[in-house]
Amino acid sequence: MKIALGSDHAGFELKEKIKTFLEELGHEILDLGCYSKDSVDYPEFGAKVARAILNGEAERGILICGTGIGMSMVANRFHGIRAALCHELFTAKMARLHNDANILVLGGRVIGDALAFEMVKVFIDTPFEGGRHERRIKLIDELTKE
Ligand SMILES: O=C(CO)[C@H](O)[C@H](O)[C@H](O)COP(=O)(O)O
Repeated sequence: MKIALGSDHAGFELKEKIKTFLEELGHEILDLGCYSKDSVDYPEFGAKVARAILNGEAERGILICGTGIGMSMVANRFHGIRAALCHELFTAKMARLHNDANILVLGGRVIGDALAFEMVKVFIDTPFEGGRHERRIKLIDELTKE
């Protein structure tokens, strides 16, 4: 699967580890930055990953900042993006099963590496259940049209 990654400085180290983890699983990575621990502004990277999903450059995205809150706010402003901020496995799985989330958001200052890897794997491997959830996802787009 082609997966876009983005982080700010607070998520940089975890992004690098997730990149290696996903590459070892055979996924293709589009790393949209940032590329060092130097302080940057998270909205720029959240927007880059959201746009990459919407224009078909990647199938899924992973965004990481300190808490994950700022990245979720940015990504979910983009129509068609369903970004899920997750801190544990159940939510990461349900974000795919029920919400067809296309971006997983993590807090690099909140969770440890092992949990992050588990959540990433569940997020990538879990399919969307469809059915009644399809109708609800369509409603999100319909009700938030400009
Ligand atoms: O979620 C965030 C922004 O809402 C992030 O946690 C940022 O990474 C954080 O705000 C960065 O803080 P810093 O003091 O500039 O490192």
